[in-house]
Amino acid sequence: MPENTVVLAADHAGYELKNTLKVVIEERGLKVLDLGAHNGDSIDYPDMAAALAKALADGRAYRGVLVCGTGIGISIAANRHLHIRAALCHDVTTARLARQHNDANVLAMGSRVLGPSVARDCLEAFLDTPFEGGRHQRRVDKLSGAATSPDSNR
Ligand SMILES: O=C(CO)[C@H](O)[C@H](O)COP(=O)(O)O
Repeated sequence: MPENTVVLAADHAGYELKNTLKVVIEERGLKVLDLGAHNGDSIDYPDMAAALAKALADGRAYRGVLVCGTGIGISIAANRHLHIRAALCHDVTTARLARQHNDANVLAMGSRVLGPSVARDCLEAFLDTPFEGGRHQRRVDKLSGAATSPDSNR
């Protein structure tokens, strides 16, 4: 898996913010796989989330960023794929905890609810923060059905 590539996808509402975030990622020396939108024409966020999920499943990137108007629809759509843990974040704290506790592999944000500078801060926290593991690993495993014992609850 290319540990240096981040995949981006957005609908029309997220197009501009996605382009802003693309520059931030490139400034950090990482590569970007930009799946679009490539302009402001209206497109459907489930299609963009599915394309991003496929790119991660194919190993073409190690993390993803999704943007729609609120971040809600595109995160719901992404989380229908079992290998995706998409976190809808509105601030640095949620972005940091999404990595520390949830091992989120996708950051979702809403261009109509977040300013570009907060979105940039969220992205940097998402890229910089490691997963803590430990008790959180057991919980993350349960998300994908990897640990199903009713007793494995501590
Ligand atoms: O936020 C979104 C989904 O959660 C979409 O970006 C939003 O619904 C698009 O709306 P419109 O077609 O009116 O631009």
